[in-house]
Amino acid sequence: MDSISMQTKLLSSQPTNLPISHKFTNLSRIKTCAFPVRDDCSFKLVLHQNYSSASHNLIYLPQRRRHAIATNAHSSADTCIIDKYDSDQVHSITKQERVGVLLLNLGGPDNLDDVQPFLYNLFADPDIIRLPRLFKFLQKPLAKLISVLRAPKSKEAYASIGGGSPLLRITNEQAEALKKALQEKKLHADIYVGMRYWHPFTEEAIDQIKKDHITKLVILPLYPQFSISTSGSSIRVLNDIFREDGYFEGLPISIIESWYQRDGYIKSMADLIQKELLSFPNSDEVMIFFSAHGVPVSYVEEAGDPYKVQMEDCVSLIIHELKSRGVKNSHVLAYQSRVGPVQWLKPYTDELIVELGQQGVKSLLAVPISFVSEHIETLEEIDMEYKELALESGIENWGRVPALNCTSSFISDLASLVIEALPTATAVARARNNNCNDKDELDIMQYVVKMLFGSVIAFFLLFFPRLLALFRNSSL
Ligand SMILES: C=CC1=C(C)c2cc3[nH]c(cc4nc(cc5[nH]c(cc1n2)c(C)c5CCC(=O)O)C(CCC(=O)O)=C4C)c(C)c3C=C
Ligand SMILES: [Fe+2]
Repeated sequence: MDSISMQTKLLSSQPTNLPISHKFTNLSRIKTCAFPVRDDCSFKLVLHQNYSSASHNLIYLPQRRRHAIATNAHSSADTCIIDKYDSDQVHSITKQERVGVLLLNLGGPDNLDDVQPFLYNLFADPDIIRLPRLFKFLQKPLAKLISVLRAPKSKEAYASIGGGSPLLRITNEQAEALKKALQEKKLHADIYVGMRYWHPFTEEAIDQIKKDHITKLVILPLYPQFSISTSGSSIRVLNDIFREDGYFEGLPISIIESWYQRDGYIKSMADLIQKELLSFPNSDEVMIFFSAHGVPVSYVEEAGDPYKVQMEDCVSLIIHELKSRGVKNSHVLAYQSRVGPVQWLKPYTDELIVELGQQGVKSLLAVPISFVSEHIETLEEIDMEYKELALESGIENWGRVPALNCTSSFISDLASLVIEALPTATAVARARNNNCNDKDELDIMQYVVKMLFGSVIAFFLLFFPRLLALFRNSSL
């Protein structure tokens, strides 16, 4: 049986009535329809190891084939698996094409004046504050309100790490290092950085890609695990651009949605952990404390975000790698940086630190796991807030694994990932706008009902200060 028909068989043998989050457990995935678009939109891209809120066309593969997926390719109209990394293919690409790699990231304020407008952009994102359709028109006023309320606390945090986010500087360094690593692997590519909430915005990167006449594009989010709130949000923005802009019609594009299970990433993380453990006086007794950025529980349980499953899988792959090197320390996974009044993924990092201190744990090594560069949540939240909390809670030895930043084994693996993605780049067909526009569905009655409900909600938000205080004081 060839691999395509084997996949099709696997697909048809999967239960279809499970919630998406259940279907994803312990499975590696490839699918072709990248975007959370409606079935009637004629839009197709090839993606790797991924998820989207459109649940059709999913191909499931058994766990043991996980690494084969990332390294090889057969393709048909609907599926594409990479079968081998062919350096001749890279050669022919360098001669005939102009390859672009778009790195997606969150972005951060360059200085303290940028903090409130940056927060506004973040909270105005419907993938960050997910309002029911009926209340969508409240998105911007709410974003304004929350960003103004939150800005003083955020400014204080950014002030404590030098007055701005280091994210753009580090992402630019990663882009430069990736370009060099690709050159070493005989691929010349132009690298672009597209931030979601601050300069250079994704839209700016896309303008540059057009000016440079890129003929093949690989899209690589700098988040190892997929979440609706991170990679998902940036991909949605791109989806909107691709749908509207004729330049992208027919342009071969490959989107890599998540890549946490790659050997190069897992081994690089294990190297950093192993090295940091040695800085403790009693390295065998240190508990490895993985701390991931949280998301609201509703993302996972209602919207089918695979983030939690991928995070748990990622941690077990790193632990497996450490064990194979004889490192047998105990470990935990917790979630940090919650915002607002809703339930977030548990256990919460701050609560677990206190609990472990009470249980008599004496040495903790914090491992930031959801992001590959230093940022406010490593430099301020972990290094300052959580360290202080740990020491107050009876932890005597505290350490933190640095972010991967430009670690050469990691960057080299990202370069391989880009090269492996090239054969899967597929032309984009433009959507038929007539079926995809939500505005068409509004009628005047719906509008009146929305305004009424919206006013009631706005009233509650404005006149219940405790609700707003939760945004102002929560731990991010
Ligand atoms: C995988 C990483 C991240 C997830 C998931 C994520 C979800 C998420 N974040 C917020 C709210 C805020 N995030 C903020 C900054 C921020 N968040 C991430 C990563 C993830 N966010 C990064 C890399 C950064 C930027 C850090 C920097 O160095 O500038 C902020 C602003 C910071 C502040 O102190 O206020 C907010 C707010 C939500 C609500 C969310 C999921 C719904
Ligand atoms: Fe965040």
